[in-house]
Amino acid sequence: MLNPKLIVRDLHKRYGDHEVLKGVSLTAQPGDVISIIGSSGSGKSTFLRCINLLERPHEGEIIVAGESLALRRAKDGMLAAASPAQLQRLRARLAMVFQHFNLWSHLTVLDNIIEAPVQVLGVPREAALASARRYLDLVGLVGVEDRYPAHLSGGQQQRVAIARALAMEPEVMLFDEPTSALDPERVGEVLKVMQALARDGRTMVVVTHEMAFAREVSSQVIFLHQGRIEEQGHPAEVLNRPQSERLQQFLSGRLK
Ligand SMILES: Nc1ncnc2c1ncn2[C@@H]1O[C@H](COP(=O)(O)OP(=O)(O)OP(=O)(O)O)[C@@H](O)[C@H]1O
Repeated sequence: MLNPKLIVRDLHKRYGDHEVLKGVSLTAQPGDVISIIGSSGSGKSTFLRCINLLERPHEGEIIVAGESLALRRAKDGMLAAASPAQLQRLRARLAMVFQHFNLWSHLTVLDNIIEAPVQVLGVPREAALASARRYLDLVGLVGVEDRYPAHLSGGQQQRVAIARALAMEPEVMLFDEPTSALDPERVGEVLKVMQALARDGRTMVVVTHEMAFAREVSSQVIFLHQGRIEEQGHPAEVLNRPQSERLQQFLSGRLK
């Protein structure tokens, strides 16, 4: 039995009186690609953002590569990282790719990629530059090293963001609707890179509306509905033989 890269147990999250996550769990084995699907407002992004504490959950446990995070209860009742250093380390081990890329506009492509490895992980600049070039090659972007994000297409920016996440050498990559902000003709180039990462054995958790990606690339699909897992399993089961009426409605486009 392999050691899971990520275990999330029983996450709960509220905004005011609105309970957005009602006990959501997942286990990612090495090389797993977990697609999280569900209608708008079902809690997908909140779940992903609670895993790396971009949002603070009210309850739950997060275990990364066998190490359980020692979370402390903050005064507002939510769980928080024990220290800024723990939070930084967590974000490096669970590198995230955002819907809107979130590149630093004042930094070149190369500097975007090496910033965190140099500043957070303490990687020597020359070594970080060499790795950055390798990751740029991997996402098919050789030749744009010295450009600024504004001079790249959305698809190129997202591939830089993926290279930036890879440069942290994370245990797990988290993707929050990585193609939703792209022009339709740019979606394929990003999905292709993600597919290559999956083939390479990277462990990934992906919030997505791309059903073809979920079907063809994932090892596991989780269908969230109103903050609960309604169905989960292999894509052939979940997407081809949905059990619940809600999932059937969602897949047929009747539940948005
Ligand atoms: N910062 C916040 N403050 C208050 N409510 C929030 C906040 N963030 C999210 N919510 C609410 O939590 C619920 C879940 O939102 P979330 O963004 O996780 O859903 P989602 O499944 O990712 O939706 P979508 O597919 O539209 O992105 C929604 O009802 C949303 O309005």
